[in-house]
Amino acid sequence: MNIQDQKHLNLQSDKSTGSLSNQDDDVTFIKESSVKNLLNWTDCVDAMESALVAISNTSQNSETEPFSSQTPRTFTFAGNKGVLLTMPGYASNYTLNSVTGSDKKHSTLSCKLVTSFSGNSQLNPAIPGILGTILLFNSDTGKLKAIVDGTEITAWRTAAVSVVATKYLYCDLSLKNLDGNMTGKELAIVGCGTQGRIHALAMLNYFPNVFIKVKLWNRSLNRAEKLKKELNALFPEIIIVIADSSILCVAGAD
Ligand SMILES: NC(=O)C1=CN([C@@H]2O[C@H](COP(=O)(O)OP(=O)(O)OC[C@H]3O[C@@H](n4cnc5c(N)ncnc54)[C@H](OP(=O)(O)O)[C@@H]3O)[C@@H](O)[C@H]2O)C=CC1
Ligand SMILES: O=C([O-])C1=[NH+]CCC1
Repeated sequence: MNIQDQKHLNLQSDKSTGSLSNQDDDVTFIKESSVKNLLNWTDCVDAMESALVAISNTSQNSETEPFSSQTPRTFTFAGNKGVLLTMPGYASNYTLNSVTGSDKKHSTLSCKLVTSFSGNSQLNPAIPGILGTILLFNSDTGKLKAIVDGTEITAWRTAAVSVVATKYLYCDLSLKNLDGNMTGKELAIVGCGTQGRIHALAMLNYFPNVFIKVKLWNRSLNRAEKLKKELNALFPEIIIVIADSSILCVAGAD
């Protein structure tokens, strides 16, 4: 957000938290570096689990049960350079294990704005192709409460949903019906861009001591090598290898 925008919203900077707040209107801006400091996999997966429960309830107006309302996203094309997506959503009566007093019910009214510009990877320095901003509203009055950088949240959210799916569709089955052993597993990551990287981090952080080996494949080798280096530093006990093809990458993986 530039200086003019800050003045327009009458925002004041709090250098210690990296947030900007409007004392009159109580609008908070949370920038990307602050978002990165706040995110952790336990809370993020927990939030996605609650969101999926709310989404799966078809009731549109319960006083007590979780439910959600989501209209289809809109696509506004910027010629052939990229696209702006709007993603409004409302989730009601959901609980979060990560918040003290976990039976407390929360409601969130928000709209995420996402841009997708494929040329961003060619910039010097490169920036992510997919950028996000989240507007959070007071769900009783509709008044804007916060503007949150949504790029990192979007990346984490996507991987966290994969973790929820893995937890219920793979781990539960594996423990109950298959070998009952959640160690010695092999993880395959096909594509080492933003999503490949964050999926590797999500799986390895959320399921500690489960994986002994990670196989990576990416169309261009340098991105696979970069991720291998990062994972080696973070998880020295896990064997990280680069596969010669996507087929070899998934062969034998769990
Ligand atoms: N980033 C996000 O937060 C989210 C992304 N998504 C979706 O996930 C997908 C990946 O996005 P993201 O990770 O951000 O993108 P990135 O640009 O960071 O990564 C793209 C990946 O796809 C590979 N790739 C692209 N074209 C080809 C091709 N023709 N053949 C083989 N590999 C190819 C790239 O390889 P190379 O390195 O060689 O170019 C790279 O591994 C997209 O469909 C996106 O819409 C969905 C939700 C959120
Ligand atoms: O759902 C989402 O946030 C996105 N889908 C494609 C790019 C970002």
